[in-house]
Amino acid sequence: MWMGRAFIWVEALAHRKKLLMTCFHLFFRRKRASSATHRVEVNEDVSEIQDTNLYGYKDLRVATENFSPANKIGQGGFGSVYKGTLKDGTLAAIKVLSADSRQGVREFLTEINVIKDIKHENLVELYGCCVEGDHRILVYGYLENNSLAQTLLGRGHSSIQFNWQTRRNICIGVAKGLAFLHEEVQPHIVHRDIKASNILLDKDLTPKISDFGLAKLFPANLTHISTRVAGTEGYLAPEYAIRGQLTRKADIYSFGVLLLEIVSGRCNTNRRLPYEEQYLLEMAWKLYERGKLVELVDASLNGDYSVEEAHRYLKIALLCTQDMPKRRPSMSTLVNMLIGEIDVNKEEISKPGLLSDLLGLRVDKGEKDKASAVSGDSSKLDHSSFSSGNMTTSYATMTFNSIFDRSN
Ligand SMILES: Nc1ncnc2c1ncn2[C@@H]1O[C@H](COP(=O)(O)OP(=O)(O)OP(=O)(O)O)[C@@H](O)[C@H]1O
Repeated sequence: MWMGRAFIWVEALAHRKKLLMTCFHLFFRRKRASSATHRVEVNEDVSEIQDTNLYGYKDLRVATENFSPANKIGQGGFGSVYKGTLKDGTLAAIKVLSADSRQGVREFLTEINVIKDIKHENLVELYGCCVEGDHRILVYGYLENNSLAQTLLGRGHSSIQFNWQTRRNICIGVAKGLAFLHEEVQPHIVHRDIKASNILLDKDLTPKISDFGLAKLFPANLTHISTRVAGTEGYLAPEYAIRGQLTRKADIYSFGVLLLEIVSGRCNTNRRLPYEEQYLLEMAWKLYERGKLVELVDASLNGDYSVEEAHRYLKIALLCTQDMPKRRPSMSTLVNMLIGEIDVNKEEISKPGLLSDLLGLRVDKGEKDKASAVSGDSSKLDHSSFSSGNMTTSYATMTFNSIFDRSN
């Protein structure tokens, strides 16, 4: 009787897994511009580029020594990034939209239109672009110290020492950049892809938010906009991923995940770790409930940090990632919390919103063990295959339809 019930339970779980996987296959798709659509868009949209510094293709070819592989400094969804020296001797990062870019011409235009007129110490500077023939290239100020993903989270591939003071400055700098976008620029801008690989560091390790290809301009009279969901797994606010309803609070959720990464020195998801440690945000919440949040601080700091401050930063991260968007503080409030002008201890912190919880993708460890024992086959209920679905590249930007709302 017990065996029978357990068998039905396992079957039901397996069925639910199949259904959910089908949902992901149907709705979760990378936006991949085919060469054909790419060309049509190019011709239609170039006229939208106005008041922008235009570079000649030949000049950029000279600047990068014919786009020499030796000058290639990065590769993203948009295409290759080269270091180059412009005619006047200025160093630049030159991003070449590749023909099969999954991000495409729409994002090229968004990037230009969103940041061409804004300047802030914590935002990358767009010098201009090139739109000759089929070439679509963005030219930015060159930042010497790469991204947070490659340095702080790059598993020892960087010689930069991220002491506590540096981490603190990075958190405050990113918060100020976002507060500027959210609250000072008119119309407000929601970035939609705040993550470690989009935080670049200059020679003094000042952080600069980059990659505005997914950004949305947000007229002041709107409470939210319904849009196709885009962003990066691990940083996506659940309510946005599920309903496609975008507010500034989606960026604030991503910022909270980034804060956790900066303080702990690890990526938000690491499926090679023991089960309990794979998801940073979940782990933070469990430690918080046990009054041990400070255990999350990066051990490589060797205790050389203010415990009070690090603890505060972790609590701020939890405030940013709360389930109810309304409970997440605004970016200007967060800046004041980070610099210590607003007391965080008075704030009540509720459970973080986890996309996996909302979709019912997570199988509790106890349930998993029980099911494995019954079925004798742990792979059938493998947690990682539940939670990752067909999202194979955890840190790449994705554009996909939300699960229930397919409006644009
Ligand atoms: N202004 C810059 N200065 C110096 N290096 C840069 C600059 N912009 C980009 N890079 C380098 O190029 C890499 C790729 O950047 P890009 O924004 O194209 O992709 P990504 O953010 O890493 O990935 P995705 O496109 O999936 O979001 C960066 O990680 C960084 O190393």
